Amino acid sequence: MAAGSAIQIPSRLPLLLTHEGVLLPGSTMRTSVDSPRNMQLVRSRLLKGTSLRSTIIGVIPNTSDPTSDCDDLPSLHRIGTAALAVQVVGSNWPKPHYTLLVTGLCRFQILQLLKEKPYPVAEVEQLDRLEQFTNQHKSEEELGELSEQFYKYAVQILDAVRLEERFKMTIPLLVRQIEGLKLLQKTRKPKQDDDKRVVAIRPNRRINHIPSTTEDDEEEEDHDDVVMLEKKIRTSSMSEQALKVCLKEIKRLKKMPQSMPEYALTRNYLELMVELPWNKSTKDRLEIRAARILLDNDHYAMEKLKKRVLEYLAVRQLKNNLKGPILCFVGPPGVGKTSVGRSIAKTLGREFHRIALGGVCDQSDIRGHRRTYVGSMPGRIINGLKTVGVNNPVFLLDEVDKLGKSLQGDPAAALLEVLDPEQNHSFTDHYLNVAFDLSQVLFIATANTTATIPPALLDRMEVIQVPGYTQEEKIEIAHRHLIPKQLEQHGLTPQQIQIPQVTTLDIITRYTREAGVRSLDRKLGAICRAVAVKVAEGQHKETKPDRAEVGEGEDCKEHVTEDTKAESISDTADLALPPEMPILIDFHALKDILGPPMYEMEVTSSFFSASLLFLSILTS
Ligand SMILES: Nc1ncnc2c1ncn2[C@@H]1O[C@H](COP(=O)(O)OP(=O)(O)OP(=O)(O)O)[C@@H](O)[C@H]1O
Repeated sequence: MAAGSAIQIPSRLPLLLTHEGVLLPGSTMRTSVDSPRNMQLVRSRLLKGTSLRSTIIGVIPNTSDPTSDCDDLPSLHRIGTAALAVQVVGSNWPKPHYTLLVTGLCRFQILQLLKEKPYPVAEVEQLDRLEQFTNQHKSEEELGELSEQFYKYAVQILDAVRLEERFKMTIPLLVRQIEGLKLLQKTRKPKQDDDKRVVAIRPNRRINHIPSTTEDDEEEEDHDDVVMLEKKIRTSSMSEQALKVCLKEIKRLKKMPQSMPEYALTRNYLELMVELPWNKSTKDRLEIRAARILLDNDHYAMEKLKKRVLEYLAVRQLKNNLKGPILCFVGPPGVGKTSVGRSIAKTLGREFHRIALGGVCDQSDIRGHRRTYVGSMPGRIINGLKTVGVNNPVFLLDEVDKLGKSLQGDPAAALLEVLDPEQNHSFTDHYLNVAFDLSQVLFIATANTTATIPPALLDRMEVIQVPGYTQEEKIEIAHRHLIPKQLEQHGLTPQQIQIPQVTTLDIITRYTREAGVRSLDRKLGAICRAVAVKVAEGQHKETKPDRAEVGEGEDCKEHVTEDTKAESISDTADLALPPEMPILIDFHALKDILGPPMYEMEVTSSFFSASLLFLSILTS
């Protein structure tokens, strides 16, 4: 192609030999200059020259081995590209070199090499019209860039001076490039971040019934879960404010990649919001007469407490929406405060939930953590509501006198809001960050003493003292409630064990020293366990009478009946016959099972030491 163009390149050009790539007209290339010949060219021509002409150089692909860059000039490629040096960047590390940014102008052909050193200069003939590459349209030459990695092909494109020839060269390369891209697309696994795209594609796949991979199945399941969750949110009866927050969160969740830690947090939050009993409650079935019977059946004595509880329940029956006082049962351990709370729930037909407050010293325990905290959770109140699944349970705040205080805030202060009927209809847990109505919850508190209950909290409650029991009351409680309960728990029947009242009195006076009946209950449990062993052993022997010869057996029976039953409890391993039923628990048996009396011994020993002291005073 004859030059014949308006813009002419200089007829003499310094030549830059490149082996990194092939510069084509219209394209730009960054090349590293480190050979002595090229370095010299850059220094004396580009860095020193001041005219525009001096920035035009000839770039020739160096087809010889780049590593053998010796003094001799390699055989030069016939065709090169005249280029404009746009930028030169120099560096001394790791060795002195330049980085040159060049833009190809047009092809040229070497006519004659004019000089070889310090850098080659040649007389050239322009082959392309310069305008061809300076207009804004993408020229077909740029297609050659696609084949940057194919040095050989690029040189061939450079050599193809005629347009038709050039097209022939580039089209197969283009086809190859497209095939490669297609293959890449096929083999590329869908990234998790592409969730949105997957969501967009999925409906089509369902329609077309294209089988999906396991990974896709999992994603689909998750997607379905989110859809289900959204449905649950929309159909739940949560407050308007909560619904607004949840819809906003689910919108965020849909956009979030599952790998994000926030995804799980948001999902947990939404699941909790759906699970909470916003509008679900049990129907109160309150009948004072039935309540009285139930309370009497469950608890012996406690007349004052039962009377106040019945009054409270009666007012509730008459006035449905009672913003009444919070009852606080105060008394020594084991006097039945918790169990009365449970009975109240039973009489009302409500769910019962106990919140142990002993040792709680962080207000987040009551009010939850903000969701920005790692491992944040809702507080005990919201957790309790989630557990019972209704919004009107009986919450027993156990041991309010043992609330602590710490740098993490005062949990008693958080309880103030919970217990105040004027405020608790819009209780805001930090985790939920929306108000939850607690006005339907019936709160009952228990404490061992009022001395350590914060005054502000105490002021919101009505204190009912539960005194300790007398010995007679304890005996009655044991025989009416504790023993039947223990027998049932140990699989025993009254036909198998007999505990007379004197024995109960012995347990109360000699083995326990308490206002309540918890220790007594434990001792009765120990007796039942020992008897259970005997009964089980006896059953075994009944089915297997191996060495029980009649004469010997009678001896043994005599031994069992004549001697104390205690022996029948403690030392029956060598007995051939089962113990006689019911097994009577008398004082000897008691000693065998529970050991020597604790408090009698204490009295005896102190009496003994006091007598010794008295004697020593007398003799001195
Ligand atoms: N008057 C009673 N009638 C029947 N059982 C009773 C009575 N008083 C206590 N009990 C029984 O004693 C056991 C202990 O009672 P409970 O746990 O309610 O005591 P508490 O006063 O709540 O103790 P704490 O202050 O240690 O929590 C329970 O099994 C309960 O049924």
